[in-house]
Amino acid sequence: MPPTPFAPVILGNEPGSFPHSVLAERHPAIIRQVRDAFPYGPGQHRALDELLKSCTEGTVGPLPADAPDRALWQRWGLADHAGRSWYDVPWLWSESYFYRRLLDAVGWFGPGAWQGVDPFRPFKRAELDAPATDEELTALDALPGLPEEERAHALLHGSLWGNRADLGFRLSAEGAGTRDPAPALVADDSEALWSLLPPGGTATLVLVADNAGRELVPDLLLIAHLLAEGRAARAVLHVKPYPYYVSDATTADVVDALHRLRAASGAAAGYARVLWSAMADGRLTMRAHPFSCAPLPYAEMPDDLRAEFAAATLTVFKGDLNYRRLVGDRLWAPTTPFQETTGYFPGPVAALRTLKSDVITGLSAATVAELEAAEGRRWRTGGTHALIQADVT
Ligand SMILES: O=P(O)(O)OC[C@@]1(O)O[C@H](CO)[C@@H](O)[C@@H]1O
Repeated sequence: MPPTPFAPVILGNEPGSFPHSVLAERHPAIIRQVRDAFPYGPGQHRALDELLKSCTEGTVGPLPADAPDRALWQRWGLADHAGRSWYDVPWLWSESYFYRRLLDAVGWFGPGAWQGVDPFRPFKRAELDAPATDEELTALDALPGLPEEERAHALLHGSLWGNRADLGFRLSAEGAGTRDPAPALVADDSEALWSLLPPGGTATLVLVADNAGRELVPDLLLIAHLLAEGRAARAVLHVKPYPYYVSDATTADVVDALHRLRAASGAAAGYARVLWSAMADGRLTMRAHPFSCAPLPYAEMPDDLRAEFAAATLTVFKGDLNYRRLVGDRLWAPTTPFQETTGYFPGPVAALRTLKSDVITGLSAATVAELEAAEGRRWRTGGTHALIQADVT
């Protein structure tokens, strides 16, 4: 494997930077929103107050002594980062630990009556139940008459642009939830992606999901199409083992999305039937691996996950956070080849992502110059540009 080129790991300690604003503004806003959404008791309010103080002004503290994943987090960096400011440790680490501590504060891990109550569920549900979701499902009725390649293209792009605005992102990005017309992709390796999924083949597709609701629905539609057309013989959907980054999909969110599709009419219900039966006969399975919520890049994945990705025909990573973890949460030169940063990955891999953070690789110098001339630095974080990148070597 060629040596990974050097680029600095992103921290959150530069005032005025995007990562700093996430720690200083987005996290307190998330605490406010969660607090408002549930009739929590005094213990939970106290714990949320403590988290707010700690994550904005304090230092990283330990996990409770009885936390089931304490040893795991110690290995994942807690042993090194405890006692340091949340702003001075890797930004990816700080964000992940924030969500882990938020779940502690509301009693997710139990024991007690609040065990397993997802603090983000009301927001995810509202999105799934929104009229915009109905409109998107009704639009599917235009697909059945089209040639397979056009349907595949439409569903791939539906899944890509479904990532445009996650719920956490909408708290701080003005207008990011709106559906403006999609601009051209800043990188497009979709031909390489399709070359691994020919119709009538034997491919195993792994899709590492990102957000629930209006991103997960088009992800499921894409999977349904690939299975129905034989572009994939088997699909594995990786979701999060616990609520994370506000809208990230868990098993419960997949079940909600499948119910939503099943209750729809027209073409949407047909896709639901494909998915339902593929789950029943094992062609579509779900995984909720602990590493999916790890505060680390995928270069540090455990052996069992590495073996799973190695066995897949193609692994597709959805979304911004998964992209950061796939290529490493570093300030790469934007022209660093994508394939150089994913060289460690044990099999063919692709990313479908809208750009919502500073990390970017694999662009041509001309594209970077054009984006910078038009938008300064905003193109990196505004959620208005997207890419399809693949390393199929
Ligand atoms: O992974 P997703 O849902 O596409 O985006 C996650 C995100 O909202 O969270 C991070 C900041 O907290 C950024 O990487 C990104 O904007």
